[in-house]
Amino acid sequence: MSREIVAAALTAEAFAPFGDVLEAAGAPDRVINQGRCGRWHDLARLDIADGRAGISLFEAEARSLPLTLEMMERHPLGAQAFLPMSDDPFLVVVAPDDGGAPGRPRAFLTSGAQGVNYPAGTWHGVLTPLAAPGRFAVVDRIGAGDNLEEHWFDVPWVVRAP
Ligand SMILES: NC(=O)N[C@@H](O)C(=O)O
Ligand code: NI
Repeated sequence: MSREIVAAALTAEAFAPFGDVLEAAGAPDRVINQGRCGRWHDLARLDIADGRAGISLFEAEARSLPLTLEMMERHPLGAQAFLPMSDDPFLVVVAPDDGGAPGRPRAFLTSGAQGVNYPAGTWHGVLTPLAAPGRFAVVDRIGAGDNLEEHWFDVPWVVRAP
């Protein structure tokens, strides 16, 4: 079996089995602030166990494709959402759970105007910008306990551009 994955354009439909896509798509759900602001409402559910949701800022090193994917991780106690602070596309890699390990990964390229939310327990690659400065607002669980499970592949995957 090939250990190569070809990235696809991120869409809410394709990503639905894994999590939520956050984007201001179509007409806003609500118009607020005296008609001067559109609100795309409640786009993602933040399931947080035994703790609270917090907002942090990440600045991650930019990577390039093809990318060697050696590890995936998941957070059993809470969701994790990544909201870009630039309009650069970034790489999103997710996988189904296969008996406690990631199954075949799926790779997506964001449009530059999309964020993602991984529900608790979703296997994902770590934050992977494709352009500097790689700055993101990250909403995830703040709390005690071990909320990080890593899986290192015996044989890495290679993620390629479409
Ligand atoms: N470790 C951390 O805060 N970030 C990772 O969870 C990640 O998904 O990038
Ligand atoms: Ni994570």
